[in-house]
Amino acid sequence: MTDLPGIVITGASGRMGRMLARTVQDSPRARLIGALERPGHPWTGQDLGTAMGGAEIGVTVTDDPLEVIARAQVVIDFTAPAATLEFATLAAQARVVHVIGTTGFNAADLKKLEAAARHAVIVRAGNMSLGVNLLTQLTKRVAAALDEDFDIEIVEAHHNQKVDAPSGTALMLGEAAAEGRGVALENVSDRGRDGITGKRERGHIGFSAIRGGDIVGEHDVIFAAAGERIVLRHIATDRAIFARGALRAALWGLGRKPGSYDMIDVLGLGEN
Ligand SMILES: NC(=O)C1=CN([C@@H]2O[C@H](COP(=O)(O)OP(=O)(O)OC[C@H]3O[C@@H](n4cnc5c(N)ncnc54)[C@H](O)[C@@H]3O)[C@@H](O)[C@H]2O)C=CC1
Ligand SMILES: O=C(O)C1=N[C@H](C(=O)O)C[C@H](O)C1
Repeated sequence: MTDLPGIVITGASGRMGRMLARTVQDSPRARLIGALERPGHPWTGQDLGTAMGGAEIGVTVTDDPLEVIARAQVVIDFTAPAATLEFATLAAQARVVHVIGTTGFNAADLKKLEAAARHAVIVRAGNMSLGVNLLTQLTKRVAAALDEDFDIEIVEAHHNQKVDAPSGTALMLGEAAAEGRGVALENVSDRGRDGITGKRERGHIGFSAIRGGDIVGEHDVIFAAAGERIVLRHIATDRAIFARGALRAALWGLGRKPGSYDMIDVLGLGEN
């Protein structure tokens, strides 16, 4: 037995689930105590290490969230909105830290997560990397410095298996730009232009999504004016950056007061 915090990974067979399992296994500061998959998943009942094609690690993949969350100190969750809402309820009941990387929530989902955060620590971010969270701060500053002569457009590119658009990261960047401008994103957001859309509205923030191949995640924030253009760009080439951020959030969340936190809190990037 050890005193290291016990971490459960949800969606263990997924792109992020596998990366998270390796990251936690390699960490001297945490131990992997559980791996969760959806009911009926072929990995259920198998050792996670062997299911991933390696050596046995002594963690059996389960489809019983209640049992595994009750044994954990932290749940790291990169799955899908419906699954994450279920885990948030269980984590709140068990007073377990819930690190949420899942994207694609609607407004009603976010309200439910807020309710769960009254009972347990939730750290949620559409992107857990240091680089993107720094980019949100830069975006806010540039948007605050420029007026509406600069059109703001956010362009994101991801692999062909991604199911939500705009990406969680694009929405974070849009929120940051809107905050810098002192407006509410929901009032100025242009999404999914197609056909005779009319001219671009001054002050709006546009979103475009590219899907193809194995692109890990790329985001441009474009500030375009007459005669000049500023482009802030982040390119992810390895999902390890998200997993490292998630593990950092997990350790940071231990012993905190219940509430909703994000990676700006974890990384200490907020303005004083
Ligand atoms: N915040 C961040 O830094 C990042 C967020 N993401 C987000 O994480 C999520 C997952 O991304 P990927 O790993 O690429 O997807 P994926 O499709 O490869 O993996 C999702 C996994 O969740 C599992 N799952 C679904 N419902 C479940 C349930 N009820 N119980 C247990 N497991 C369940 C699936 O079987 C699958 O194995 C997406 O929303 C994505 O946008 C991805 C990368 C970074
Ligand atoms: O689905 C992904 O892959 C990613 N999702 C996150 C998002 O929606 O922004 C983060 C990253 O870009 C990879």
